[in-house]
Amino acid sequence: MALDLARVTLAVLVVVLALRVADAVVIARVVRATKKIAHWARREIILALGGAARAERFVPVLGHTVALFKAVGRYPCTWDLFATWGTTAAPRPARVQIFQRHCVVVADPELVKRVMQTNLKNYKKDTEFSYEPFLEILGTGLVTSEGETWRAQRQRISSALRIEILDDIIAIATRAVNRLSDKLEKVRGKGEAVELAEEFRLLTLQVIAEAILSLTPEQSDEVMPNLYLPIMDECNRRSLEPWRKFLPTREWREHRKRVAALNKYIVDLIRVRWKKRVSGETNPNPDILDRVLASVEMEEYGSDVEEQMCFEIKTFLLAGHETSAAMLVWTIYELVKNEDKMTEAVAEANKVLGAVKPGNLPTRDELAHLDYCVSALKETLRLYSVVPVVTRRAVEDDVLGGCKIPKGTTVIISLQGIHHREDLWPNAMSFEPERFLNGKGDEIGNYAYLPFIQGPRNCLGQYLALLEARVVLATLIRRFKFKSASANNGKKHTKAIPIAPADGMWFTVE
Ligand code: HEM
Repeated sequence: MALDLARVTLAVLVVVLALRVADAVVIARVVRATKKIAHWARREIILALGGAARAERFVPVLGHTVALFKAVGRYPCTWDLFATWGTTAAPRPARVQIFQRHCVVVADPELVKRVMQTNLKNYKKDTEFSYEPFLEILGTGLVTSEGETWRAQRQRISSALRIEILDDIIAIATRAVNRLSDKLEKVRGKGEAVELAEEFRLLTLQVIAEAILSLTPEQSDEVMPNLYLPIMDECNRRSLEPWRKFLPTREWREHRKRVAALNKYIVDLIRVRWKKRVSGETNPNPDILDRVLASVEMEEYGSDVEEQMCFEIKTFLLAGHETSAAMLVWTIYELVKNEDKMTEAVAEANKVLGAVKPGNLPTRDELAHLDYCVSALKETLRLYSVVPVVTRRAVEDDVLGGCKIPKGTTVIISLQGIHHREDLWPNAMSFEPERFLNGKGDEIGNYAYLPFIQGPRNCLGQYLALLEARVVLATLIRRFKFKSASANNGKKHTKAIPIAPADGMWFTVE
């Protein structure tokens, strides 16, 4: 009897305790939800009264979500809508609501300067909003990290990207464009069309993979199309179909396997290099990985460093190839369309590269004379804005263009909007490389030219990208005459970033 009583008492105690715990969990959830609602309401009120006008096409409850969804896969596409909303409201921000997220769109140099430089500490990358589908690649790499992790890695990698590696890029890009030229030679004069967007995608991957990891083109062509590119395709699909991440389909399993295989491939490469470093073996031709590892202390090396380096390498592969490929393909497209500008670019390429002794590589100083070609590349980055928007999140209240921006607001910076503003760029929609001749047009600090953004978080690969691209462009246009082979060549992709051609870019070569 006494035993039964003890059992019953224990059972009652367990039930009471369980109810208490459940209560505590429920209360914690309710508190969290209430806080969220309070923050949401605060943002709503401050934004409504704070001076920023609401962008057109708002509907109650869903805000601008419907307009944005309708724009997917059409013209004007999502990026065009942001540009219109931002420029219509400029110099003030435009208020936009995506699902329940409060956003403002800005397309004004002064406001961008505040977000990216003068009040930088108040704005963090909005990783959850912009980069979530790509986190398996980017992880805590440079593009997505913040605070001390970012600062330490940025310093480490910037010093690895110094002048010497840029000299190597000339050789690497020359080898890559010579391989592409051999391919083009086979179809010269035969009327057979080549898809140049894909060719540039492979070329820029080979260049970045050789620069970072010394991969040969064969290694690159094996690993990248089998592992890296399908991973990227799946990540891109997940940005528009987020449920793909949770559905355990065959594609989902294959994606997981590929991510694991790519990580293993990269970590194995890092380990081999580290072993060489520990044994005192030095690479006479150090690549970016060697240079970064050289700054790692012996006692610092471990699985954390390996994981971080793996993210940095994947970040570089991602950040460094599609953007450069898009810049190249749109530049060739525009030059083919504008015969007089092509003539000017070819004449310059002949003059500069023709003066290089046969068998020698051009130096960086010699390549600096490709002013027209570089201006054409810069103008492409303005006109096509291959990265059309970047986003940030306000971590404290701020004022932008006289409008109150509450903490927690997503700031969508429409680079395309700024690049297409007639008051900043007269004849904005026409391709005019002359805007950038003699170092004009991209003055740092005026925040009107932002393909690589400006401020402390600007693109770390911009010099590498422009150097690689000028070698490729000048070599190709002096050797081949390109002719457009598809009426769809000028159509821009409406979904993915960077902005690439919608149906490829087809040319015949003579
Ligand atoms: C035409 C080519 C390129 C364009 C238009 C471009 C554009 C950009 C833009 C707009 C950002 C800022 C992203 C943001 O703030 O959310 C960025 C950041 C970055 N880019 Fe590029 N990029 C190009 C090429 C490259 C290349 C070749 C590399 C590497 C070799 C590279 C590495 C990076 C890195 C590491 C960051 C992050 C910097 C940081 O947050 O500290 N990019 N790029």
